[in-house]
Amino acid sequence: MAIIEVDDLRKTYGAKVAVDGISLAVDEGEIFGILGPNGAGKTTTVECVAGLRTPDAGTIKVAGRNPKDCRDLLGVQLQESELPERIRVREAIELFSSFYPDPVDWTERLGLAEHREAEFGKLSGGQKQRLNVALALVGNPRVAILDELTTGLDPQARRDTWSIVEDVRTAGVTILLVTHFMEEAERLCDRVAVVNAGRIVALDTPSGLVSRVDGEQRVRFRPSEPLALDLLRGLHEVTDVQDDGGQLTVTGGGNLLHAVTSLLARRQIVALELRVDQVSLDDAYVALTGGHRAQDR
Ligand SMILES: Nc1ncnc2c1ncn2[C@@H]1O[C@H](COP(=O)(O)OP(=O)(O)OP(=O)(O)O)[C@@H](O)[C@H]1O
Repeated sequence: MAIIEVDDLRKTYGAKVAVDGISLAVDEGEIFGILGPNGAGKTTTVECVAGLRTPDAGTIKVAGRNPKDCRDLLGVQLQESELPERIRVREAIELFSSFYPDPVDWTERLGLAEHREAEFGKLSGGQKQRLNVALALVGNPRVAILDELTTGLDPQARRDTWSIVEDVRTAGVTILLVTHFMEEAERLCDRVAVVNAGRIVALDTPSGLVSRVDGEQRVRFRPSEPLALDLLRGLHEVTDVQDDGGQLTVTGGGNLLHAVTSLLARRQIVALELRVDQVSLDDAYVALTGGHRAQDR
Protein backbone atom coordinates (compact mmCIF):
# COMPACT_ATOMS: atom_id res chain seq x y z
CA MET A 1 0.00 0.00 0.00
CA ALA A 2 1.29 3.47 -0.87
CA ILE A 3 2.34 5.58 2.09
CA ILE A 4 3.58 8.50 -0.05
CA GLU A 5 1.48 9.65 -3.00
CA VAL A 6 2.65 12.49 -5.21
CA ASP A 7 0.39 13.53 -8.05
CA ASP A 8 1.43 16.02 -10.72
CA LEU A 9 3.70 18.05 -8.44
CA ARG A 10 4.85 21.39 -9.82
CA LYS A 11 7.15 23.96 -8.26
CA THR A 12 8.80 27.02 -9.76
CA TYR A 13 11.25 29.53 -8.30
CA GLY A 14 10.54 32.75 -10.21
CA ALA A 15 11.02 31.84 -13.86
CA LYS A 16 12.83 28.59 -13.02
CA VAL A 17 10.66 25.46 -13.29
CA ALA A 18 12.23 23.13 -10.71
CA VAL A 19 9.57 20.39 -10.71
CA ASP A 20 7.38 19.96 -13.77
CA GLY A 21 4.66 17.42 -13.08
CA ILE A 22 6.13 14.65 -10.95
CA SER A 23 3.88 11.76 -9.91
CA LEU A 24 5.00 8.79 -7.84
CA ALA A 25 3.77 6.44 -5.15
CA VAL A 26 6.00 4.85 -2.51
CA ASP A 27 4.84 1.66 -0.84
CA GLU A 28 5.11 1.19 2.90
CA GLY A 29 8.40 -0.53 3.76
CA GLU A 30 10.11 0.42 0.49
CA ILE A 31 13.43 2.11 -0.05
CA PHE A 32 12.55 4.40 -2.94
CA GLY A 33 15.35 6.25 -4.69
CA ILE A 34 15.29 9.56 -6.53
CA LEU A 35 18.21 9.80 -8.91
CA GLY A 36 19.15 12.55 -11.32
CA PRO A 37 21.73 15.15 -12.33
CA ASN A 38 22.36 18.39 -10.44
CA GLY A 39 19.42 20.75 -10.56
CA ALA A 40 16.99 18.02 -11.72
CA GLY A 41 14.49 18.90 -8.96
CA LYS A 42 15.18 16.06 -6.52
CA THR A 43 15.62 18.15 -3.38
CA THR A 44 12.65 20.35 -4.23
CA THR A 45 10.51 17.22 -4.64
CA VAL A 46 11.50 15.68 -1.31
CA GLU A 47 11.21 19.03 0.48
CA CYS A 48 7.63 19.25 -0.76
CA VAL A 49 7.01 15.66 0.45
CA ALA A 50 8.51 16.66 3.81
CA GLY A 51 6.08 19.59 4.03
CA LEU A 52 8.98 22.07 4.02
CA ARG A 53 7.99 23.67 0.73
CA THR A 54 4.57 24.46 -0.66
CA PRO A 55 3.92 23.10 -4.16
CA ASP A 56 2.55 25.48 -6.81
CA ALA A 57 0.28 22.69 -8.05
CA GLY A 58 -0.39 19.00 -7.55
CA THR A 59 -1.17 16.99 -4.46
CA ILE A 60 0.97 15.15 -1.97
CA LYS A 61 -0.30 12.76 0.66
CA VAL A 62 1.71 10.98 3.33
CA ALA A 63 -0.34 8.22 4.95
CA GLY A 64 -3.35 9.97 3.43
CA ARG A 65 -2.55 13.33 5.06
CA ASN A 66 -1.19 16.68 3.95
CA PRO A 67 2.60 16.60 4.57
CA LYS A 68 2.39 19.76 6.66
CA ASP A 69 0.27 17.78 9.16
CA CYS A 70 2.70 14.87 9.26
CA ARG A 71 5.40 15.98 11.71
CA ASP A 72 4.72 12.82 13.72
CA LEU A 73 5.12 10.55 10.67
CA LEU A 74 8.13 12.05 8.91
CA GLY A 75 11.81 12.11 9.75
CA VAL A 76 13.95 14.31 7.54
CA GLN A 77 17.69 14.51 6.94
CA LEU A 78 18.39 17.31 4.54
CA GLN A 79 21.27 17.81 2.18
CA GLU A 80 23.35 20.31 4.07
CA SER A 81 22.00 19.89 7.55
CA GLU A 82 24.71 21.32 9.77
CA LEU A 83 24.60 21.50 13.53
CA PRO A 84 26.57 24.03 15.60
CA GLU A 85 30.20 22.89 15.92
CA ARG A 86 30.18 22.86 19.71
CA ILE A 87 26.96 20.97 20.32
CA ARG A 88 27.58 17.51 21.79
CA VAL A 89 25.97 14.39 20.32
CA ARG A 90 23.99 13.88 23.54
CA GLU A 91 22.79 17.49 23.55
CA ALA A 92 21.65 17.33 19.93
CA ILE A 93 19.71 14.12 20.63
CA GLU A 94 18.16 15.68 23.76
CA LEU A 95 17.21 18.85 21.86
CA PHE A 96 15.56 16.96 19.00
CA SER A 97 13.92 14.51 21.45
CA SER A 98 12.23 17.45 23.16
CA PHE A 99 10.19 18.10 19.97
CA TYR A 100 8.46 14.70 20.08
CA PRO A 101 6.08 13.02 22.53
CA ASP A 102 7.65 9.57 22.17
CA PRO A 103 11.30 9.98 21.10
CA VAL A 104 13.55 7.05 20.21
CA ASP A 105 17.31 7.16 20.78
CA TRP A 106 19.13 5.51 17.85
CA THR A 107 22.66 6.38 19.04
CA GLU A 108 23.36 2.88 20.33
CA ARG A 109 22.09 1.15 17.17
CA LEU A 110 23.99 3.60 14.96
CA GLY A 111 27.29 3.02 16.78
CA LEU A 112 27.38 6.49 18.33
CA ALA A 113 27.13 5.44 21.98
CA GLU A 114 30.83 6.04 22.67
CA HIS A 115 30.66 9.46 21.01
CA ARG A 116 27.78 10.83 23.06
CA GLU A 117 29.99 13.47 24.72
CA ALA A 118 31.84 14.37 21.49
CA GLU A 119 31.25 17.79 19.92
CA PHE A 120 29.63 17.76 16.46
CA GLY A 121 32.59 19.65 14.96
CA LYS A 122 34.99 16.91 16.09
CA LEU A 123 33.08 14.00 14.53
CA SER A 124 34.25 12.35 11.30
CA GLY A 125 32.09 12.72 8.16
CA GLY A 126 30.61 9.25 8.70
CA GLN A 127 29.86 9.95 12.37
CA LYS A 128 28.17 13.26 11.44
CA GLN A 129 25.97 11.44 8.95
CA ARG A 130 25.10 8.77 11.51
CA LEU A 131 24.11 11.54 13.88
CA ASN A 132 22.01 13.14 11.13
CA VAL A 133 20.25 9.79 10.64
CA ALA A 134 19.75 9.44 14.41
CA LEU A 135 18.21 12.94 14.50
CA ALA A 136 15.95 12.18 11.51
CA LEU A 137 14.70 9.08 13.33
CA VAL A 138 14.33 10.56 16.80
CA GLY A 139 10.59 11.08 16.40
CA ASN A 140 10.09 7.39 15.53
CA PRO A 141 8.87 8.22 12.00
CA ARG A 142 7.09 5.87 9.61
CA VAL A 143 8.83 7.61 6.71
CA ALA A 144 12.44 8.83 6.61
CA ILE A 145 13.60 11.25 3.92
CA LEU A 146 17.34 11.05 3.37
CA ASP A 147 18.86 13.57 0.94
CA GLU A 148 22.35 12.75 -0.32
CA LEU A 149 23.21 10.96 2.84
CA THR A 150 26.54 9.62 1.67
CA THR A 151 27.87 12.50 -0.43
CA GLY A 152 31.35 13.39 0.78
CA LEU A 153 31.92 10.13 2.64
CA ASP A 154 34.81 7.81 1.90
CA PRO A 155 33.90 4.42 0.37
CA GLN A 156 34.04 2.55 3.70
CA ALA A 157 31.93 5.14 5.54
CA ARG A 158 29.49 5.06 2.61
CA ARG A 159 29.14 1.28 2.89
CA ASP A 160 28.69 1.53 6.66
CA THR A 161 25.94 4.09 6.09
CA TRP A 162 24.22 1.75 3.61
CA SER A 163 24.02 -0.98 6.27
CA ILE A 164 22.46 1.58 8.59
CA VAL A 165 19.84 2.48 5.98
CA GLU A 166 19.05 -1.23 5.60
CA ASP A 167 18.73 -1.57 9.39
CA VAL A 168 16.35 1.39 9.45
CA ARG A 169 14.17 -0.25 6.80
CA THR A 170 14.28 -3.54 8.71
CA ALA A 171 12.95 -1.59 11.68
CA GLY A 172 9.87 -0.87 9.52
CA VAL A 173 10.63 2.65 8.29
CA THR A 174 9.84 3.55 4.66
CA ILE A 175 12.74 5.46 3.10
CA LEU A 176 12.75 8.10 0.39
CA LEU A 177 16.37 8.42 -0.64
CA VAL A 178 17.90 11.10 -2.86
CA THR A 179 21.19 9.95 -4.30
CA HIS A 180 23.78 10.67 -6.96
CA PHE A 181 25.39 7.28 -6.70
CA MET A 182 24.40 4.43 -9.00
CA GLU A 183 25.98 1.86 -6.73
CA GLU A 184 23.96 3.21 -3.82
CA ALA A 185 20.70 3.05 -5.79
CA GLU A 186 21.48 -0.44 -7.00
CA ARG A 187 22.42 -1.71 -3.55
CA LEU A 188 19.65 -0.08 -1.50
CA CYS A 189 16.63 0.85 -3.56
CA ASP A 190 13.65 -1.35 -4.36
CA ARG A 191 12.61 1.15 -7.01
CA VAL A 192 14.18 4.25 -8.47
CA ALA A 193 12.67 7.32 -10.12
CA VAL A 194 15.15 8.87 -12.54
CA VAL A 195 14.47 12.61 -12.66
CA ASN A 196 15.71 15.00 -15.31
CA ALA A 197 14.77 18.67 -15.74
CA GLY A 198 11.89 18.43 -13.27
CA ARG A 199 10.29 15.32 -14.75
CA ILE A 200 10.46 11.59 -14.14
CA VAL A 201 12.06 9.99 -17.17
CA ALA A 202 11.86 6.43 -15.81
CA LEU A 203 10.54 4.68 -12.73
CA ASP A 204 11.43 1.04 -12.16
CA THR A 205 13.50 -1.40 -10.14
CA PRO A 206 17.26 -0.95 -10.67
CA SER A 207 17.37 -4.11 -12.80
CA GLY A 208 14.25 -2.99 -14.69
CA LEU A 209 15.99 0.29 -15.56
CA VAL A 210 19.00 -1.60 -16.83
CA SER A 211 16.87 -3.87 -19.00
CA ARG A 212 15.08 -0.86 -20.57
CA VAL A 213 18.29 0.24 -22.15
CA ASP A 214 18.74 -1.80 -25.23
CA GLY A 215 22.32 -2.25 -24.32
CA GLU A 216 24.76 -4.33 -26.16
CA GLN A 217 26.91 -6.84 -24.38
CA ARG A 218 30.52 -7.48 -25.15
CA VAL A 219 32.43 -10.69 -24.62
CA ARG A 220 36.20 -10.43 -24.90
CA PHE A 221 38.58 -13.36 -24.92
CA ARG A 222 41.66 -14.89 -26.49
CA PRO A 223 40.87 -18.29 -28.08
CA SER A 224 43.27 -21.07 -27.11
CA GLU A 225 43.22 -22.27 -30.75
CA PRO A 226 42.74 -20.31 -34.01
CA LEU A 227 39.04 -19.73 -34.66
CA ALA A 228 37.30 -18.71 -37.91
CA LEU A 229 35.55 -15.44 -37.09
CA ASP A 230 32.71 -16.28 -39.48
CA LEU A 231 31.63 -19.03 -37.08
CA LEU A 232 31.05 -16.36 -34.44
CA ARG A 233 29.47 -13.99 -36.98
CA GLY A 234 27.05 -16.80 -37.90
CA LEU A 235 25.53 -16.86 -34.39
CA HIS A 236 22.27 -14.95 -34.36
CA GLU A 237 23.14 -13.34 -30.97
CA VAL A 238 26.25 -11.74 -32.52
CA THR A 239 26.22 -8.36 -34.25
CA ASP A 240 29.95 -7.76 -34.57
CA VAL A 241 33.31 -9.48 -34.11
CA GLN A 242 36.63 -7.64 -33.91
CA ASP A 243 40.06 -9.26 -33.84
CA ASP A 244 42.70 -7.13 -32.16
CA GLY A 245 45.93 -9.13 -32.41
CA GLY A 246 44.26 -12.39 -31.36
CA GLN A 247 42.10 -10.73 -28.69
CA LEU A 248 38.50 -11.10 -29.88
CA THR A 249 35.69 -8.72 -28.99
CA VAL A 250 32.26 -10.17 -29.75
CA THR A 251 29.34 -7.76 -29.52
CA GLY A 252 25.69 -8.74 -29.44
CA GLY A 253 22.53 -9.27 -27.42
CA GLY A 254 20.36 -12.00 -25.90
CA ASN A 255 22.29 -14.74 -24.18
CA LEU A 256 25.51 -13.80 -25.95
CA LEU A 257 27.88 -15.35 -23.43
CA HIS A 258 26.15 -18.73 -23.57
CA ALA A 259 26.08 -18.70 -27.39
CA VAL A 260 29.79 -17.89 -27.64
CA THR A 261 31.00 -20.30 -24.96
CA SER A 262 28.83 -23.13 -26.37
CA LEU A 263 30.39 -22.62 -29.81
CA LEU A 264 33.88 -22.70 -28.32
CA ALA A 265 33.09 -25.79 -26.24
CA ARG A 266 31.89 -27.68 -29.33
CA ARG A 267 35.29 -27.00 -30.89
CA GLN A 268 37.19 -27.71 -27.69
CA ILE A 269 38.55 -24.18 -27.66
CA VAL A 270 39.11 -22.46 -24.34
CA ALA A 271 38.31 -18.76 -23.89
CA LEU A 272 41.40 -17.33 -22.21
CA GLU A 273 41.27 -13.96 -20.39
CA LEU A 274 37.47 -14.01 -20.71
CA ARG A 275 35.70 -10.74 -19.81
CA VAL A 276 32.06 -9.82 -20.12
CA ASP A 277 30.86 -6.19 -20.19
CA GLN A 278 27.17 -5.70 -19.59
CA VAL A 279 24.91 -2.71 -19.35
CA SER A 280 25.06 -1.21 -15.88
CA LEU A 281 22.69 1.12 -14.06
CA ASP A 282 25.25 3.80 -14.87
CA ASP A 283 24.74 3.19 -18.61
CA ALA A 284 20.96 3.16 -18.12
CA TYR A 285 21.13 6.45 -16.25
CA VAL A 286 23.22 8.11 -18.93
CA ALA A 287 20.85 6.87 -21.63
CA LEU A 288 17.75 7.99 -19.70
CA THR A 289 19.01 11.45 -18.79
CA GLY A 290 20.44 12.16 -22.20
CA GLY A 291 24.09 12.03 -21.31
CA HIS A 292 24.31 13.54 -17.82
CA ARG A 293 26.53 11.18 -15.88
CA ALA A 294 25.73 10.95 -12.18
CA GLN A 295 28.48 12.55 -10.21
CA ASP A 296 30.78 11.18 -7.62
CA ARG A 297 31.01 14.22 -5.45
N1 LIG B 1 15.37 28.48 -3.37
C1 LIG B 1 15.59 28.48 -4.66
N2 LIG B 1 15.49 29.62 -5.39
C2 LIG B 1 15.69 29.60 -6.73
N3 LIG B 1 15.99 28.50 -7.44
C3 LIG B 1 16.13 27.35 -6.78
C4 LIG B 1 15.93 27.27 -5.35
N4 LIG B 1 16.11 26.00 -4.97
C5 LIG B 1 16.41 25.30 -6.09
N5 LIG B 1 16.42 26.12 -7.17
C6 LIG B 1 16.66 25.72 -8.57
O1 LIG B 1 15.69 24.74 -8.92
C7 LIG B 1 16.28 23.69 -9.67
C8 LIG B 1 16.07 22.37 -8.94
O2 LIG B 1 16.84 22.40 -7.74
P1 LIG B 1 16.90 21.16 -6.74
O3 LIG B 1 17.78 21.57 -5.60
O4 LIG B 1 15.55 20.68 -6.43
O5 LIG B 1 17.64 20.09 -7.65
P2 LIG B 1 18.44 18.79 -7.25
O6 LIG B 1 18.06 17.78 -8.25
O7 LIG B 1 18.19 18.45 -5.82
O8 LIG B 1 19.94 19.23 -7.47
P3 LIG B 1 21.28 18.79 -6.68
O9 LIG B 1 21.56 17.41 -7.10
O10 LIG B 1 22.29 19.76 -7.24
O11 LIG B 1 21.03 18.96 -5.24
C9 LIG B 1 17.73 24.07 -9.84
O12 LIG B 1 17.87 24.70 -11.10
C10 LIG B 1 18.01 25.04 -8.73
O13 LIG B 1 19.01 25.96 -9.09
